[in-house]
Amino acid sequence: MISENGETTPDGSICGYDSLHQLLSANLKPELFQEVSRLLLGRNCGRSLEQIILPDSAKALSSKHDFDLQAVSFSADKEQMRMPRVVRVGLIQNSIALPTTAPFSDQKRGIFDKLKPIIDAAGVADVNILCLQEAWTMPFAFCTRERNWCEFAEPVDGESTKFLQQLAKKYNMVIVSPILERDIDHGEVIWNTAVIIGNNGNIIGKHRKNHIPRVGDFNESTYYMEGDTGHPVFETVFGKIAVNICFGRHHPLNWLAFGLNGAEIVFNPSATVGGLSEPMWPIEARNAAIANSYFVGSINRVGTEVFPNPFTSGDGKPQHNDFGHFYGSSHFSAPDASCTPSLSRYKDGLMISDMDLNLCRQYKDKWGFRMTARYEVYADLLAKYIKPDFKPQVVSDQLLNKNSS
Ligand SMILES: NC(=O)NCCC(=O)O
Repeated sequence: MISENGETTPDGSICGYDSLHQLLSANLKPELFQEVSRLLLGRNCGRSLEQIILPDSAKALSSKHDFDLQAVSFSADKEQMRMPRVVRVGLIQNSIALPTTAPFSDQKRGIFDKLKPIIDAAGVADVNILCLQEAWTMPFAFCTRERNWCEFAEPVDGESTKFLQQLAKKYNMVIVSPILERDIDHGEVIWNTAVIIGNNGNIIGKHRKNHIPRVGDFNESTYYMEGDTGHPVFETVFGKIAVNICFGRHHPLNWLAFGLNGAEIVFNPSATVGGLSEPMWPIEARNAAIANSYFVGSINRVGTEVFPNPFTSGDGKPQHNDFGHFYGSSHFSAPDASCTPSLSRYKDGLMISDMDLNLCRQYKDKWGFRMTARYEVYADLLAKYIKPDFKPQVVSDQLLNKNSS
């Protein structure tokens, strides 16, 4: 992993560190680390993150099954007129369980078996809302453009939902399950969908990914279409949640729309690789949390998935059999600009956080981003922009033309 000449390793990092937090804390003097944390991680701005004491049973599962387990709580001010609304939220990141050459049903079952103890750990730790990673039931095979991977698609009430429904009921936990969906009632069309399973094991609803990448090996448009479900917010017993699936995190209007519909927590289940997006990863979610006064839970898968047949990226470079390293680094961001440390770049993991949802309104009241947003100005601009006769509002220096003539 460590490159001797300091060049980037295949996983996109230059020194094989486990997380940004660990890299900084291991290499900076404590007082410098504190200051860097304040600026980069939003710590100590009058608030700090507290470690959550987890039950031994959760820790035992993490040791036995070798997954990263972290738990920190965000704080909020006490209010006079409202009781705190603290919810415990979990994020799971994982690698695939078997080689991509194994029979598909074995691959899927292997992932179920691998996730079960991690979900159990969330359950015994009293997590209220849990979100899994994008297309968690399968390898991220969209790079290949091969049709056979469509076999992993299943209906909203299919095998993976049934598996999670029992666990949701057992642990009184809302589970967000992002899968490749096959819409049986509409000609078996395929979507990239998050199924929202209620704490009673019921299906509350679904959301289909709005924005589809066309970058690098992310050839997802070969498999499914842009979502048709808008920006739903799901009102659960624990709070109002929404799901901005992966590539949607690059689109501020997508984040905004979930906020306008009243989301208090927006999950961003993802699959992305170090060589492409890692510098963007810690910024985009945190910015969305600040701009929209809600919490964000970011999840990315881990590991390198090698496929049987080589494919190209259409960039003249040699064909290859893998996407690159999925760098994990799942974490939470809060409206007050703070964020948790990230899970490992290499290991499966469960990140748990307690968050008082009152912080959302407290930050709306403090910064007034909704009040100052001037939505009507932007509604007007966008309405004009989508018309064929739109002309950009550019005022040119009159001397520009004179100088060039
Ligand atoms: N799964 C997915 O949308 N990935 C796109 C790459 C990225 O957004 O970093």
